[in-house]
Amino acid sequence: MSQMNGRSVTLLLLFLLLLGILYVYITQSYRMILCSPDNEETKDTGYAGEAIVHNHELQMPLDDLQYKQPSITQGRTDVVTVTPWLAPIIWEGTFNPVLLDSIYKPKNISIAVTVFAVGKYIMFLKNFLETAEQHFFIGYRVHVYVFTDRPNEVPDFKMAAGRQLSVRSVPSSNRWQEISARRMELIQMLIEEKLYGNSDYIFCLDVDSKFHDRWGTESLGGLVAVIHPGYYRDDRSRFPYERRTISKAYMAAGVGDFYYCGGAFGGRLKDVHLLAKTCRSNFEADAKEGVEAAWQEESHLNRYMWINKPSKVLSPEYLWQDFKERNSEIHIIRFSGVVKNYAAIRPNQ
Ligand SMILES: CC(=O)N[C@H]1[C@@H](OP(=O)(O)OP(=O)(O)OC[C@H]2O[C@@H](n3ccc(=O)[nH]c3=O)[C@H](O)[C@@H]2O)O[C@H](CO)[C@H](O)[C@@H]1O
Ligand SMILES: [Mn+2]
Repeated sequence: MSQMNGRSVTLLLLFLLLLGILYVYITQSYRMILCSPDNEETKDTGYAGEAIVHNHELQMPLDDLQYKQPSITQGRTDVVTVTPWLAPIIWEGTFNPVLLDSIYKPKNISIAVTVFAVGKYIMFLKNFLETAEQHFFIGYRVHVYVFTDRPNEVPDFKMAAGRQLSVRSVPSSNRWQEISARRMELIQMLIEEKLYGNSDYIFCLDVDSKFHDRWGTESLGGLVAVIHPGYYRDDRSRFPYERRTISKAYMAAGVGDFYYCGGAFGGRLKDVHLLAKTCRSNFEADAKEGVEAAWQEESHLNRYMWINKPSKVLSPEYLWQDFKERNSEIHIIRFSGVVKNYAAIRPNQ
């Protein structure tokens, strides 16, 4: 009898041991599934329109953040604030900068800027850089890349903490059209060689312009386009799209959404990389056929943005023109092209 009891106890102990091993095995593999990157819940792609998920350890205490109550029944009614493909259109009064900065500040994002100052356009650089220091992504990490054939003439410039400037030498050209259009190739190369791994977003801006007011986190998105100030009240048949079928920038009559600027665009690195690469290769394919689109890279950008809809659209507040009278829907001018004497500054006409 006692022999029988002894055997049952041993069997029972063995059984419990097996159960224990099974328990440890199951809990460990469950934990591994939770930790695998595909299930990571705090992943943030930063795209406009996607949910913003916080890592609670990093988050600023929202309890202390004071901001105006959002409303879905009151707001701007004089302008359209969303495209038909549901991308936000950014106008003054549609966003809360305090709220937005409380979301982006803890993420420690970094923004690259490209600006070309080739030939006499170097004269615009000082004003561009000085005003960027006052209005462009203040309080964030900003790296400005200046492309020029006159590196010695880049103004000596003291930037705020967290902001830097790099100068890259580029060849000159005796055609302004080529200087303007070659930007796409150089932007593509900069992203590949320098920016991947170092920056989160990029904006590519015309140098003959200056900042007047805030340009900040409200402008961030996957693919960001700016509405051209010259045509936004016009019927699309009047847009200066490339109309010749022989060009890769061709836009048929009766198609198109908006007319976007070549002088300002941006977004996430990979989106802007694809845009720059595509526009460059289409521009080069045209050149092989002896064709140059009506507005060079701006025409190619417009075709690209028609096929690949931007995920965020910036109103003409983000690139006004100084010679234009301000329209009533423009409550703030954030960035504008200065008046210039084309004949005096361009290498050709
Ligand atoms: C406000 C806006 O959307 N402007 C666009 C428009 O005319 P813009 O009259 O604004 O063109 P632009 O003369 O400013 O040239 C575009 C940019 O290329 C650079 N540059 C040009 C010539 C030169 O000799 N040196 C030099 O550095 C410079 O950064 C300049 O800002 O159409 C151009 C088409 O080609 C570009 O798409 C511009 O971005
Ligand atoms: Mn310009």
